[in-house]
Amino acid sequence: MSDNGTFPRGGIVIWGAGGHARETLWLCEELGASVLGFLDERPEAKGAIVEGLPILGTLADIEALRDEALLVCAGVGDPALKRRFAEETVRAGFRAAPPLIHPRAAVNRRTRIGDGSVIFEGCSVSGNVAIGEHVIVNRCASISHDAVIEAYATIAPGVRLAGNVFVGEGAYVGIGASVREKRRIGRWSVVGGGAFVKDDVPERTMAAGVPAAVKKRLDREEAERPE
Ligand SMILES: CC(=O)SCCNC(=O)CCNC(=O)[C@H](O)C(C)(C)COP(=O)(O)OP(=O)(O)OC[C@H]1O[C@@H](n2cnc3c(N)ncnc32)[C@H](O)[C@@H]1OP(=O)(O)O
Repeated sequence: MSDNGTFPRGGIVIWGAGGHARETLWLCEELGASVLGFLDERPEAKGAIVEGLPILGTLADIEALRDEALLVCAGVGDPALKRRFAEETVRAGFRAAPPLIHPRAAVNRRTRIGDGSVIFEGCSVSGNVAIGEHVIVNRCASISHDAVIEAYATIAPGVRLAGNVFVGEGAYVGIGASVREKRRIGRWSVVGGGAFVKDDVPERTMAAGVPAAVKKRLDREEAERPE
């Protein structure tokens, strides 16, 4: 949103055309923001219609829209893919959209949210929270006071972060997981769905279970993540 509370001029283009991209379209509709279409790297996808809107192709296919399109890289859930899309977006001279915050999300006005991030319906984001760029906070997640969520992280539906939790760059917190106060989820780590995190999770590590235990090291940022 701009400072005066209105959505800026220009249409939104959403990276991705799968389930999460369609949910992002829905979010834009709820905000009254116009969406021009989707981007998809698969050449065969270009021209297909998704929920009534076209797959426009890749960045090269929308060069003419450079000055009017605002891009949402968080149309995909995989943090590594989001980062790659964001880097390509900047390199190609496009701008990221301002944060998209669902009208039925409760977000404390003292919270800072970076461009390209999306906050879905039913979320509660408390005070003095810092959310970086291209972060997804999916439906009904609860983010308590003083949390820090770095760029490209994905917070799945129903996650609960207690106060002063740190979620590092590119981390993925799976559906319904809970993290106790002051714990740190390391950069590019994954927390399994339904986990209760009572101890810090190191960087590039997958932890799961109740209480969460380290399951494996993640040597690649590109580790497969759910859509
Ligand atoms: C709108 C939407 O749809 S948003 C999408 C929401 N979806 C999610 O959040 C999904 C979350 N994903 C998960 O929980 C996945 O299981 C992941 C990403 C944590 C792990 O996936 P993988 O890397 O394929 O894990 P893998 O199958 O190698 O499991 C490794 C070990 O962890 C265990 N494990 C995996 N996930 C979990 C979990 N959530 N809870 C407990 N144990 C788990 C496995 O049983 C296995 O244990 P073992 O070594 O004793 O056999």
